[in-house]
Amino acid sequence: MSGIFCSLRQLSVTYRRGKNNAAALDGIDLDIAAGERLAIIGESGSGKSTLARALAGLLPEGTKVTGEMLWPALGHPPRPGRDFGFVFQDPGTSLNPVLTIGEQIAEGARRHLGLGWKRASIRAEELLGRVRMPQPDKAMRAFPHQLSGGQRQRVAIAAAIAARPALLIADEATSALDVVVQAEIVRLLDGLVREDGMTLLFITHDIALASGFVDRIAVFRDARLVEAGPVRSVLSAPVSNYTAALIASHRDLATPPLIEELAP
Ligand SMILES: Nc1ncnc2c1ncn2[C@@H]1O[C@H](COP(=O)(O)OP(=O)(O)OP(=O)(O)O)[C@@H](O)[C@H]1O
Repeated sequence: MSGIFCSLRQLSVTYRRGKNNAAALDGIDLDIAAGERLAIIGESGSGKSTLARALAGLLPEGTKVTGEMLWPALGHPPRPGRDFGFVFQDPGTSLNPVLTIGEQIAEGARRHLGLGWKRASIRAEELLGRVRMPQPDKAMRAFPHQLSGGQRQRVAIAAAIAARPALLIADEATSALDVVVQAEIVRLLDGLVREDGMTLLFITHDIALASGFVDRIAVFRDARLVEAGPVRSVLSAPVSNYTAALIASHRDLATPPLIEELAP
């Protein structure tokens, strides 16, 4: 898939029960290229998750949406589970506690790819291998509570990509993990989207973490898009003071590419 995956034109979103009826997203113009890894950066409440929900068609009923969302590469809005996969901060919200790991990954492949249970199970075990789950055959029979946080996140990623979606949305997917596991999950996501040519929306408040691997960064503040551009240009010449402050505040947390950019 090449070209523009999604075009947002003056996209505004206002929740029915929002704060003083203020927009959660206000006049967003943004193009997302097919196959790119785009980080959505911003502090809490800036509208990052609202953007993800708007793209995924998962806004609550009664939410006011104006502007346009176009899907040139797909030709239609993405269908949940089929055209996009979601990975959240807490895999507890996406994993079913009473289903085995194998059952929940196979379910996506069965429902969206039309595979029978047997073939879906084989695919589930392959996917556990792809997300580098230790002992995939044993993990197939485990329940979510028997796994560590990092392993649960690997399972959530395997379930999210089970139907070979074109778009993967990772919403603070590494925020609850310790730094070592965080780095492993980022590396894993990076590898998977490269191998499958997926478009990745990596939502995070951590500009340093995202800068280590994405192609472009879009910075949000108070419902508005402050700036968007390739990682190198945003880091070396941010157009907004807000982004400059954000970069400076992460100086000591910076990953190597960011340190390289900030070096005098
Ligand atoms: N379902 C909802 N109903 C009403 N207001 C909402 C709803 N979801 C989010 N909001 C409000 O919309 C604004 C943007 O929220 P959003 O969750 O998109 O921000 P965010 O940048 O993802 O924050 P966080 O990093 O904390 O998840 C906030 O003011 C929030 O309180």
